[in-house]
Amino acid sequence: MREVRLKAMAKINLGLDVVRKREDGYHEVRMIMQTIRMYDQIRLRAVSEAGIKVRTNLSYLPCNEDNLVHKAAKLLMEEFEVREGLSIELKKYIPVAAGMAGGSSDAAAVMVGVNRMFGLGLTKAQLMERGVKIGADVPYCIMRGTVLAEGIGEILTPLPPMPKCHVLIAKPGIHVSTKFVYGGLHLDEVTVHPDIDGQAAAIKAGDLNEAARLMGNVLESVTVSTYPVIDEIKEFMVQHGALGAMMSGSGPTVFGLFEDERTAKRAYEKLRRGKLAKQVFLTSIFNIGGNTNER
Ligand SMILES: C[C@](O)(CO)[C@H](O)COP(=O)(O)OP(=O)(O)OC[C@H]1O[C@@H](n2ccc(N)nc2=O)[C@H](O)[C@@H]1O
Ligand SMILES: Nc1ncnc2c1ncn2[C@@H]1O[C@H](COP(=O)(O)OP(=O)(O)OP(=O)(O)O)[C@@H](O)[C@H]1O
Repeated sequence: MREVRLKAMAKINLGLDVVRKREDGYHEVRMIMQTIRMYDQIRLRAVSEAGIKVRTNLSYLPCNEDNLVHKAAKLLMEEFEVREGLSIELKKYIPVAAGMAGGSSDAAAVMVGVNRMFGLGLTKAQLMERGVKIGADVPYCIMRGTVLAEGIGEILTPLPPMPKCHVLIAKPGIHVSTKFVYGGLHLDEVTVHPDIDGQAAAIKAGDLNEAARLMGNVLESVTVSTYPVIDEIKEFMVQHGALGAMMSGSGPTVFGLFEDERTAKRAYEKLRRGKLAKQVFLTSIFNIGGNTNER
């Protein structure tokens, strides 16, 4: 196979709890992850000249080994001593440094693509084992769907698909690094933890309202005090009919879940015209045929 095209899909965290800090500095989490209909496009081509070349439509992203797609390809190509070269074309649409796992999903898609292109024969579980070396979200981005994630995010239990709903996404014009957010978390000061098991039970029961009511993210305790705009966007979404609104991952992106499409569209139009968010999207959760792996 000389060419593979892939979709690297974004995620939101429907619930995010941090259980404890580990000795290596990473945090043990309990999260419910959800793929949404928003993706980067990736084209892989096998070339005769050795090495990995990356091109992207965003001039400020690195094209060298710092790009997660480069890291992902290198990891597998070195292990399997692939002699050919690889050209990676990356079209980014997922907001960068947004808490939507854009880079992790790109890396996940490249691992799937390299495995397929060079016939490496790795199973999904074997790809996921390797993916965690690139980032805690990468194994989930390989699995996709509605998933309970534990450990540092790599211990994954698929859940039944989240009930269908519309997802309003708003990213304020600020940049927050994941490392900064986890580093600023004082677990002893966190008094309210989201009920992750309750949310998983609501999803299993197909109860969208209850799943939305139980949304919560302990990492907001770090970001909201520095960036009150995150709370303002949440409030806006709830006032405009969201069943629930929350920061995704380490933020700063906020998302709201809507049952009714017209209500979601009205909130989208108004948010787009306002000044709270720099990037606004209206999309939906991605669960065709359950926890699909279509790429
Ligand atoms: C916030 C989330 O996106 C929620 O899904 C993830 O927990 C973060 O996943 P990620 O961006 O793939 O994380 P990595 O690239 O592995 O780690 C970035 C930094 O976040 C911190 N980190 C990440 C994951 C985790 N369970 N505990 C941590 O403390 C570490 O300081 C690490 O240096
Ligand atoms: N392919 C890539 N796409 C986006 N960012 C990348 C990529 N490769 C490297 N990076 C770097 O990684 C940083 C974080 O990017 P990313 O968009 O994955 O963050 P994120 O959405 O907060 O991730 P997460 O939700 O997993 O914490 C960026 O600032 C960027 O410099």
